[in-house]
Amino acid sequence: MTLAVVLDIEGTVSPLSAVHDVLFPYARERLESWVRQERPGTPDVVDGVRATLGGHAGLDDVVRTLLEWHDGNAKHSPLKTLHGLVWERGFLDGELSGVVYPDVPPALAEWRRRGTRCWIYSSGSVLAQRLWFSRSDHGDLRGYLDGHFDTLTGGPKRDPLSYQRIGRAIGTPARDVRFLSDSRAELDAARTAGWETIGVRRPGCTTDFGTHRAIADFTEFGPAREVA
Ligand SMILES: CSCCC(=O)C(=O)COP(=O)(O)O
Ligand SMILES: [Mg+2]
Repeated sequence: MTLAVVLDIEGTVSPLSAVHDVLFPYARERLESWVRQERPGTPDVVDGVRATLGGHAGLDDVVRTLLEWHDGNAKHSPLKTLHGLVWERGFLDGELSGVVYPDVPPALAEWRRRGTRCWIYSSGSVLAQRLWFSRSDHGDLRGYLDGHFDTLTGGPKRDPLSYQRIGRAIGTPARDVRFLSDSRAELDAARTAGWETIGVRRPGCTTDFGTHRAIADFTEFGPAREVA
């Protein structure tokens, strides 16, 4: 039997602060000028926001909406797409880098060694995820990953249908998928889809995981014991 592991990023693989205190301010500072200058990729983002606002909203309304979404930590796909586009420059210039907890790379390596497949499912765009893992503080980790899902390719993270969709895409029966996240709502949705769920309680995490099993870090999710 080949098990599959699906990992959330923020609060699970990586500290919340690395996203909220570094990536988000970087994007906030550049978001408006990026859209107004019609930098690459922005027409699709603007169309995506207009689809929400209804038809012919002006650019001022689009920018204001994106800033409101950003400030409210909304997970809407057009905003997350724009984040990825803005961050790309920072990663390529070496201003930004991915941050992962130190227990993560050894776990990824062990799963890879055993043939356990591993996917990432984050609200961050697939582009942002690839940048994050390719330029991490533990080196290029992409070789340990089988692929990525975001809210465009997977769907909203609190919707059980998203987990069913991802399960079909990775070709793994629900009972064989292990999902690790710091979010109770995400774990509930994954469980509804039949996945086995594991809450990850990193330092500062106050989530009530309810009946979901909880671990402090990936050393407690022993690949040797649980992911054959
Ligand atoms: C490094 S990818 C960007 C992270 C991000 O934008 C985000 O919203 C994190 O969401 P997650 O689903 O990983 O909690
Ligand atoms: Mg999270």
